[in-house]
Amino acid sequence: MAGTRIATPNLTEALHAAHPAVTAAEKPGEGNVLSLAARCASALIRHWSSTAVAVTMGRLGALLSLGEDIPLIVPGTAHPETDTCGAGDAFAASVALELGGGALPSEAVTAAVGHAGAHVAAGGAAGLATAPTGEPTTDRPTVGGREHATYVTDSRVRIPFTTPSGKAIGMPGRRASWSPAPPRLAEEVVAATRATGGTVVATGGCFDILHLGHIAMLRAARVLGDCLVVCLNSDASIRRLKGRDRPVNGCADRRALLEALECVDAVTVFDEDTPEAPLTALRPDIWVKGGDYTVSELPEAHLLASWGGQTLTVPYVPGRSTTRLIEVARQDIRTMT
Ligand SMILES: Nc1ncnc2c1ncn2[C@@H]1O[C@H](COP(=O)(O)OP(=O)(O)OP(=O)(O)O)[C@@H](O)[C@H]1O
Ligand SMILES: O=P(O)(O)O[C@@H]1O[C@H]([C@H](O)CO)[C@@H](O)[C@H](O)[C@@H]1O
Repeated sequence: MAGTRIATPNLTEALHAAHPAVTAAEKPGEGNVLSLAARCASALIRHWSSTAVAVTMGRLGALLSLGEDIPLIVPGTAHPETDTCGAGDAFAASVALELGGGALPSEAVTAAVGHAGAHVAAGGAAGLATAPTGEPTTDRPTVGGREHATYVTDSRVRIPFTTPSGKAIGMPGRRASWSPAPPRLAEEVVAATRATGGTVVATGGCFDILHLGHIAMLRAARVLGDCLVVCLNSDASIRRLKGRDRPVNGCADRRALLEALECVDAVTVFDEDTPEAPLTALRPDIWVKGGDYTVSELPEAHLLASWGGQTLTVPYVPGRSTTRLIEVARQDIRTMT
């Protein structure tokens, strides 16, 4: 396999191939699957002399290892009981096509997870069946013979989301009214998650002006476990780290915006320059940062490892940063004056 750009075993194949380098006692479904996948991938890079290994894990997506750096996890999307036949082939073919088009391994794996997810969402191998006209079979719901503008589906029923006339049709069981849940303390969320044997995921940052990259990272982090706690830098901490003109948004606003996100279960604020204090207090199982970081820039990875925790990065959304938003805003002001 020497010279292979990216090998794409599923977790069972990776565990089998990495035996006995990876503890045989650990089987998928036991312990932290992501840690197991990372260990298998790292062992297989050496064993196969391949440049990278991407371990596919169904709805958990794929974990990409390039060797010693922090693994990249690209979460998949949960699909109800559908035919996943061919998803692995769709993933591997997509990786090959992306690499052939000049994509980086991280870009190729990110795109391939999306393509494999689309394959499953379309019904897997069964979804490839075509109508006599050669058109893909999609039994989209219709109203008066016309297709709905958009629809929400799950394995049980297709729920029209809006009609062609734009009338939104409510989802069965939707609550008549809505009220915001009060913010929860990080310690409480962690204790409740631990009490049910769940996996605690944490991330950290300044989150000064919330943007799409933040949302993508937070959502990707949340699906890796059973709760997500955000360690948020205080205003004084950000001023020391990013300059006296930062943050643009004060701590209360930054915290409230994060707490309003469905994927965030709790926020804890720290005043130091680095997140060691909240991490030591919470001892998360998984620490997640965006793909703009490498292992050398995350000293806290060693702290996580000290209690068996794992540090992962998730795909970076290009062109999104608070710094860029501030620069664009300043340019706009300059052009207006
Ligand atoms: N475009 C992005 N895609 C994915 N993750 C991101 C992106 N931008 C930031 N993150 C992640 O969000 C967290 C908070 O980062 P941060 O608040 O520094 O964002 P930022 O936009 O880079 O800010 P700044 O421009 O001030 O450095 C970090 O884990 C970081 O890796
Ligand atoms: O928003 P940022 O710049 O990603 O947040 C910083 O991340 C640092 C990183 O975790 C490496 O240690 C951290 O040290 C710093 O306190 C900010 O949270």
